Amino acid sequence: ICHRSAKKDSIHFTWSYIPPVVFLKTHKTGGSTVQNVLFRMGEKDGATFAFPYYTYQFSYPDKFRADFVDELPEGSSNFDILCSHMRLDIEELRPMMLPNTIYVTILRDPVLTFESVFSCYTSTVPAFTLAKKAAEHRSALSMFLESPESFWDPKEPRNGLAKNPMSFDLGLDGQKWDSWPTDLTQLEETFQLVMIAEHFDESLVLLGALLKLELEELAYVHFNTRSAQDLTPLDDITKAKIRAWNRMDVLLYDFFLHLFWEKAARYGMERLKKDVARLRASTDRIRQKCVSRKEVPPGELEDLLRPVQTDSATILGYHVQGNLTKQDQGFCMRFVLPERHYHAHLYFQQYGRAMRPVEINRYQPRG
Ligand SMILES: Nc1ncnc2c1ncn2[C@@H]1O[C@H](COP(=O)(O)OS(=O)(=O)O)[C@@H](OP(=O)(O)O)[C@H]1O
Repeated sequence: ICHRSAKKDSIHFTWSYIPPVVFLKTHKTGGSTVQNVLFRMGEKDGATFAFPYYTYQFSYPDKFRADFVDELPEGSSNFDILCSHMRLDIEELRPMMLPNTIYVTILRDPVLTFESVFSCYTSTVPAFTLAKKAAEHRSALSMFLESPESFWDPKEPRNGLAKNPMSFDLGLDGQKWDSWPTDLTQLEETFQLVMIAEHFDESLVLLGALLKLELEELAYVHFNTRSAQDLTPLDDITKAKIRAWNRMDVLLYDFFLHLFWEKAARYGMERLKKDVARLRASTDRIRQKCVSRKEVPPGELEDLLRPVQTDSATILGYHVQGNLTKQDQGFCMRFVLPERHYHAHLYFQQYGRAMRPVEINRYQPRG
């Protein structure tokens, strides 16, 4: 894996041979963990980020539009990295980026994704909220899955995540099957890499090869983990109901899982295995250096390191080791810095002003 060169710090090197990157951050799939790697990479390289005009996501759940993106900062000729939440519209997105841009996204087992989406957005997705009200003291998830159609109004824009959330984020219409094969082909042609959360380390190695990252740059901690009491254990019947309700996500995932192993085979399975082992060793080393405690509840975290909480789930964070050199402390803080805070930091660095607050009358799921 060859090294990226600095962009703005050096007049001798440009990173023109390294293509820009779009990471389509789907909900509750491990995307914040990938985003943190990209934030660190971009900050180090002096990359220009395509940030949302308002807040930290592109007017979600509206379909992406070019005018959702903030202006190019002075002195930049193009955006290098775009990795904030959006609902994809590739025709609108493509002209924002250079033609050689690498497109990457991540998918997760649809059953786990849906359980996490339900748990985190019970009070922001109306279909889930209705089910919770109806459930009273029973499990809101099983109430919902008994008759999802009775809680789900497809015309309500905030219900986008209530059915096939990954397909929704990728811009598909979960109701329309007539364009399905074409949609799938278009996604396959768009994304050079679709990472798979269940094979996260293998996915990261492939990402590193695409973006020419060093193994150390790929080290990570899990972001947005929920506390154990918020995880709903799922029996086989519940899993089957989730799969039936999210049929498009199931097919999407199966298709890209298959493609993922084809890509892995092209990389070389033995080589991949070796690189994953090296990645794990270096990640362990860096975690040991940086993290003194993991799975820290929000009440025990300083403001800067506290992830945004949702109304229905507790999101855990990290304590950073004490006694670090100044340089290591800077690295380690970024290594565990929650999405919203890192976003705000980079936005300020890029524009010299604070991120704009939420657009009035917008519906945005939190977290
Ligand atoms: N590396 C890695 N591998 C596998 N799974 C991971 C990883 N990192 C984070 N996670 C799990 O992903 C869930 C959070 O996803 P996101 O970061 O995309 O959430 S968000 O939409 O940005 O709020 C959240 O899942 P749940 O705990 O089930 O909610 C995280 O635990």
